[in-house]
Amino acid sequence: MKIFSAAQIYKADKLTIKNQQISSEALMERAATGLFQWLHERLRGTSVKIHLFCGIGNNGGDGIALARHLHEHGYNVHVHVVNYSEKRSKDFLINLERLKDRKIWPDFLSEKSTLPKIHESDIVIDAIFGIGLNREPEGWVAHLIKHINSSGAFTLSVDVPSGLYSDRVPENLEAVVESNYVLTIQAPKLSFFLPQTGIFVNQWEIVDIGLDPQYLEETETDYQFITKSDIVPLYIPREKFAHKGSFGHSVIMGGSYGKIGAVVLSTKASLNIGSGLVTAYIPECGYGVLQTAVPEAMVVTDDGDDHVKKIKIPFEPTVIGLGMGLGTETGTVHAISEFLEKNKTPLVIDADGINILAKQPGLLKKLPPQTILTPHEGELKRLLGTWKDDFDKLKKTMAFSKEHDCIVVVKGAHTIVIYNGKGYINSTGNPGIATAGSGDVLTGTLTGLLSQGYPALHAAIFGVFIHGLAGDIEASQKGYEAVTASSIINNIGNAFMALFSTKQEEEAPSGD
Ligand SMILES: NC(=O)C1=CN([C@@H]2O[C@H](COP(=O)(O)OP(=O)(O)OC[C@H]3O[C@@H](n4cnc5c(N)ncnc54)[C@H](OP(=O)(O)O)[C@@H]3O)[C@@H](O)[C@H]2O)[C@H](O)CC1
Ligand SMILES: [K+]
Repeated sequence: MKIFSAAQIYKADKLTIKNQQISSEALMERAATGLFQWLHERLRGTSVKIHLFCGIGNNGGDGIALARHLHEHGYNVHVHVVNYSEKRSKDFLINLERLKDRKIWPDFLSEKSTLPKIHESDIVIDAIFGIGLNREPEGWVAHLIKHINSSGAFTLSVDVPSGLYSDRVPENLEAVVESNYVLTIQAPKLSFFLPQTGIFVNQWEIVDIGLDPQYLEETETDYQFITKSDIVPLYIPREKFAHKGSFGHSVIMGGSYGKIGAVVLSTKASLNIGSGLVTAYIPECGYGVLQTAVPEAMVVTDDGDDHVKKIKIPFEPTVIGLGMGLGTETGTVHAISEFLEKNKTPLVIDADGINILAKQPGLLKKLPPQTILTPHEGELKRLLGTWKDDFDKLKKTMAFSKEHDCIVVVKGAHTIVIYNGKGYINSTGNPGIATAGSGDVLTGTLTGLLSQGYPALHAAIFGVFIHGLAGDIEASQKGYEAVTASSIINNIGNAFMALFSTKQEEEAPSGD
């Protein structure tokens, strides 16, 4: 699902009006009808008090038109026009007149107004600002927004929570509506998915207003929200006459005394996702553990007893997943540097593998093209230095990925795969998968997909999705707290099944 910028949405707007030969006001009516239907299905005529806070632009126009529909169906509406500017939009004014024709008289809020009382059991429709927000709201508007937030009333935002930009962090985080639900017009906005701004969007859903399909289809976006329908086509079906050699040979390289479990988890994940053969490359101390914990895997031990110190792989692997539990002992750093200098095998690098790259940035030049790096926040900082905010972080990661031709998997509530100037935002996963060893499972998963011949970018996007989905399946049965890295591995098969299950609910264009 594409994530369009505000500029692209405005362009789609214009083209739709031209190509479908409709007025902008008719387009607003589509939005209002969609919003109304959503609400009416849920409220079913209840007498609850509905406060509509409407700005003076087209977001406000959507709200005013919605108020008319609600009123026509007998709802108890209270319309407050937030009069933050004299520049009222044409379609706002058309809809304001229609409202007045029906004898609905909004109150006009300005700097001097007393704020309307909002009871906890009321409903608030927030249509103050949409994607046209271009500066910090004035003090009194910020005050009104705080008043809405502290009311405790269920708050439904039209298009975006008012005060939230689609592509940058607001100057004043207290002047943003904390939405319970956002009905977003046509496509989700980038700010919904980043931690600093996504906190204002509890749940969202799309209202489809039928913008020009050709434009939406042909326009490239910097970001995409990856859902099941994007993932299924990436799947490589297994041939009837395939054998284990068809699915490659993964090496999982890592481990040190006390951290052999990390390699166990990666190795198991690589096997579970379908790697043909898996060899764990570990220091001597982990030999017994690996052979016992993962009988399906082979083991090659390093010369080092407690940590890796001299890498010799006695065969040509398809792919190497490297870094889990590796440690950063001087001998290990030296061994990895020496190895990377010569290595040509595709790589997935995690944890201490990334820390070693950060210590010796010269090694970045030695990585094979499209190496996948899977840093968590701290590791990413070590690689990139600091960033100003979430948007700056993405920009810097994109530049880094371009410079070194690597795929960066930025782990988070919505993990984002960055490559070639584009970001692929994952839709699966939950707070439960933020657990010890979860990253090791992800690295093993990506390694196992590369081993089977998935192109590197597909492996990253597909693997992140499956990993999150496996965690979602586990959480749906056990709750967030009980999700462990091992339970994610055990659900990889279920995640595949869910991907192709026809019993699954049809994918709804929404998220939380
Ligand atoms: N295709 C679609 O997606 C459709 C979307 N619709 C809805 O329209 C809004 C966008 O409407 P727009 O009128 O462009 O913008 P806003 O309503 O968000 O804002 C109105 C104007 O407010 C001014 N502004 C911006 N920031 C501030 C501020 N901090 N304080 C005061 N005023 C501010 C700005 O004008 P200026 O000239 O003063 O800069 C804005 O233009 C979209 O979100 C949807 O809800 C359509 O209904 C259907 C098609
Ligand atoms: K809004």
